[in-house]
Amino acid sequence: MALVYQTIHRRASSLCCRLHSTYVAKMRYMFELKENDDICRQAQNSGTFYLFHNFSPFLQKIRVFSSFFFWCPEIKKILEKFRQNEQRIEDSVLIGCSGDCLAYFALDLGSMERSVLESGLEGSFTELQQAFFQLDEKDTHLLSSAQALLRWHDNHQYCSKTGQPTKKNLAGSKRVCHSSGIIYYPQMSPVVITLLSDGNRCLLVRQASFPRGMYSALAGFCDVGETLEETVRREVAEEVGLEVDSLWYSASQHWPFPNSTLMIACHAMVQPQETELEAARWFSLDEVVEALRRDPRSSKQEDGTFSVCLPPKQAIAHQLIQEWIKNQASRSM
Ligand SMILES: NC(=O)C1=CN([C@@H]2O[C@H](COP(=O)(O)OP(=O)(O)OC[C@H]3O[C@@H](n4cnc5c(N)ncnc54)[C@H](O)[C@@H]3O)[C@@H](O)[C@H]2O)C=CC1
Ligand SMILES: [Mg+2]
Repeated sequence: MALVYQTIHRRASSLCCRLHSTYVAKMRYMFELKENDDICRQAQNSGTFYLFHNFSPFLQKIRVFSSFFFWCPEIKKILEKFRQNEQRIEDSVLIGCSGDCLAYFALDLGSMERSVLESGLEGSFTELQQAFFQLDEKDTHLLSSAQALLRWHDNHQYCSKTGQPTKKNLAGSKRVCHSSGIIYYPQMSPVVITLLSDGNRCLLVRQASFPRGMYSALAGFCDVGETLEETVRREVAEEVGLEVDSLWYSASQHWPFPNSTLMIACHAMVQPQETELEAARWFSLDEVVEALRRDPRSSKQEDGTFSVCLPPKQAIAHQLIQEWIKNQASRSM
């Protein structure tokens, strides 16, 4: 069945993708879908759907978790089977599209009985946090942005000024309050995450919510009106009482836990430090290299204590630590 739908879809979208490079065509098509409900409705008919139940994605597990999507006619059949109105398809939100402009949507069936749905669909609705580190990169990205967008819609059903219901556009790229005309756009909170170095060592911190033994780079939410540089300087001062000499940007990442944040990763330098800190620990290159080799799931030692472990590769803190190791190695050459 999948092949038939793909063929129909290819004919419909081939014109849009033939005219431009794949990336440009894809982005322009996504923009059109967000702006035009009629085009978005057509895209839903030929598109694929990722199902959620109260923000838990529908996954299949063979050895590890993987995502699973349904074509529109399959979704219609599911809705019919469970006596739901076909119109529920319009509750879905646009989450991306393929290189040949096949649109992807996410639909939360939270109001339906979870176990009944699962037994009919041969998979399970699994908490994203539970599956996150087993999913491949594409699935992680797609499902975490889908979850963030579904959650945002769920939390913004009413206008905060008039108290009237807001209505989403078909793609779910905005919600409008028709009594005041206010348009709400999905938001995420910017967070800076900084790997601090004193030249020879890097500073890692623990949070109560981390697994035992886990240390990571220092993170903090941006305050209104701050630049990224100001946030880095303030957070370092607040959390470990040090003054930053210099800093530079590395990369960014969308992080879905516990709520949607944009993690902006930076390196920062402070003067060489003599004293130890209470809230954080300085780590030498050897210590960091050794901790990186350790599996966070088996950091418990025989005497019951936990050896130091570091965030897994999916967390941007991991990338900052890898970059620091590389910089240290090139400095010593
Ligand atoms: N992907 C990664 O590698 C890592 C991600 N993180 C994430 O970074 C985020 C921020 O780190 P924290 O040290 O907790 O930040 P933080 O140091 O700013 O402290 C959190 C506190 O900031 C306040 N706050 C200000 N604006 C907020 C907002 N928009 N949302 C929630 N709280 C706000 C609250 O009082 C909250 O208790 C966390 O959500 C955490 O999951 C943290 C470390 C590694
Ligand atoms: Mg913090």
